Amino acid sequence: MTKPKVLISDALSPAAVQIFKDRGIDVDFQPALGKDKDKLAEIIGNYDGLAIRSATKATAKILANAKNLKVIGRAGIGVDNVEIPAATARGIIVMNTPFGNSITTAEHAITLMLALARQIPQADASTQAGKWEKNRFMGIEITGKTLGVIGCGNIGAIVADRALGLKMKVVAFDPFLSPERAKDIGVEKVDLDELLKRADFITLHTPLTDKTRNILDATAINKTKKGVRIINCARGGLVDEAALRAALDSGHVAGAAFDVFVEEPAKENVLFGHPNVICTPHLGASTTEAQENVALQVAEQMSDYLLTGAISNAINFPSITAEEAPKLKPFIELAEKLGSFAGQLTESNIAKVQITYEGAVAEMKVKALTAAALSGLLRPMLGDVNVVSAPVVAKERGMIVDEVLRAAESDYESVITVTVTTDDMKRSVSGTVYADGAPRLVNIKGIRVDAEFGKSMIYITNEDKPGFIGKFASLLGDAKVNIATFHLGRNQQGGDAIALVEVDGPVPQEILTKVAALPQVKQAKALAF
Ligand SMILES: NC(=O)C1=CN([C@@H]2O[C@H](COP(=O)(O)OP(=O)(O)OC[C@H]3O[C@@H](n4cnc5c(N)ncnc54)[C@H](O)[C@@H]3O)[C@@H](O)[C@H]2O)C=CC1
Ligand SMILES: O=C(O)C(=O)COP(=O)(O)O
Repeated sequence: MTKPKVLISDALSPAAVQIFKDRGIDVDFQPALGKDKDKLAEIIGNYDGLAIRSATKATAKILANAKNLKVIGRAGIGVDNVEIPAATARGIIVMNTPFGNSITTAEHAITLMLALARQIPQADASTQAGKWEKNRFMGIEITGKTLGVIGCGNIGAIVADRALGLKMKVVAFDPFLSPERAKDIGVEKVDLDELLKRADFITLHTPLTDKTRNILDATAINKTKKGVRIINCARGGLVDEAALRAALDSGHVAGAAFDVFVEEPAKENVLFGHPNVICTPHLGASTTEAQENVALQVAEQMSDYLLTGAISNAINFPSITAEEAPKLKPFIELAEKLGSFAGQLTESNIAKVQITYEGAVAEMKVKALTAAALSGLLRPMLGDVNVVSAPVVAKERGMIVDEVLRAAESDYESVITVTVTTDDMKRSVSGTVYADGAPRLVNIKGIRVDAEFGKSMIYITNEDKPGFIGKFASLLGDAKVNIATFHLGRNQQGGDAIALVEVDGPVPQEILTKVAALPQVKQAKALAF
């Protein structure tokens, strides 16, 4: 295996460089490159992995050049700077480090809240300017005040915990927060209007999505208590900046502390210059500890994937541990080949695909196996589909995908069956993995076989009548097509039969036409694996 190559295009801790090197991966550390999108687009094709923070924008345009890219690792939490659908469509795994900087970011939110309450930056500037304005900076006490947390996930919950320690009351709006969890972390779960009405401070901790964009717009800000203070350490765009500025100007909002902005880097912003606004340049995650955490973690995760196939914290693929990866690998190959077998035989719209996992394989990560089966199935029809993109493509096409898990019902320890239902037929194909790790076909349309997946094969369905084999073999012999292996099966004497023949080299179309014209033959197809 050639050494994988990783590009670090953001200011990650150098700890990441060392991990990649120690794991035997070539690494280019270009911390400022993320800001130069043309240069990034020019060189991205050389790399198997890309490690980033928030300055690199992994857009569809850049990813179009990422011919070898297998993984994007975000040393941090938010992945809104990565076009996930574009990465998924190219089969690129996108992973983040969901916990490495959460404490640090929560601490930044608390810091900003306290700085707002006591106007620390303004008082500092005034004092150092020699003004000694003791009467100008009257603060407010935190104790007993209500903090409204919008988005109570990892960071929101840590913020709530610290705020409770400061003797605040915490109300939280988060539609996905269970009442049990709310009770556990000591917050009162409320709806957004209630939060807006009651909070003395509001802090945001949701990702930026279509639902959360402008969650604090002019209407929401109007519903807040007069004198509210707002902190945003999550994402620019959660608060309508112009509406907030207007509410600050009118005095309805007493202060705002922002770490993140609609446009970053924020060189200009409508909030800048207001006396009650405190800004930091997206420093939420910027502590030595957090940066070391996320850099080490992302480098390990990316190395694991590039070297062993283990996947953790991927946004667009199920997790696979380092122990699971080698066991799963032959079954991924089997699932993909079974899907491919069915896909190559299918000529009309697939309405439904059922994947049945029987025996030991049912205990494995079947989501990954299903993704592999779907990629095999769709590739003959759609070309550029892979394990990462296939589930999305299947969904987009309205295909029903069913997974069935059950105990072993046959002589094999593990069997995967792919059943495809099209508008006019239903077809099943089953396979297993032998002890040597090789995938085998064990059943086609209910007929038992025992065949390997050859590179080039002819699949024939015929009536079980004498004379077929001789005629078929001489047709191939006359055309100088060498038969490598030959497998036959039938459902009953004189009933439906199949032949699966591996040949050396591709199968010429005219041979297939002649085979299809033999009296007993119903169908003859060339298959390639
Ligand atoms: N300023 C900075 O440097 C940093 C910012 N962040 C940002 O902080 C945010 C939160 O991170 P985590 O807590 O780790 O994420 P998380 O996924 O643990 O929590 C997000 C919470 O938001 C909730 N949520 C989703 N949609 C919502 C909606 N419409 N209304 C209310 N709540 C909603 C979810 O249910 C979840 O509980 C992310 O956007 C992340 O990018 C994270 C790290 C550093
Ligand atoms: O982890 C996150 O979501 C962050 O926003 C941190 O961003 P950064 O890595 O400091 O550019």
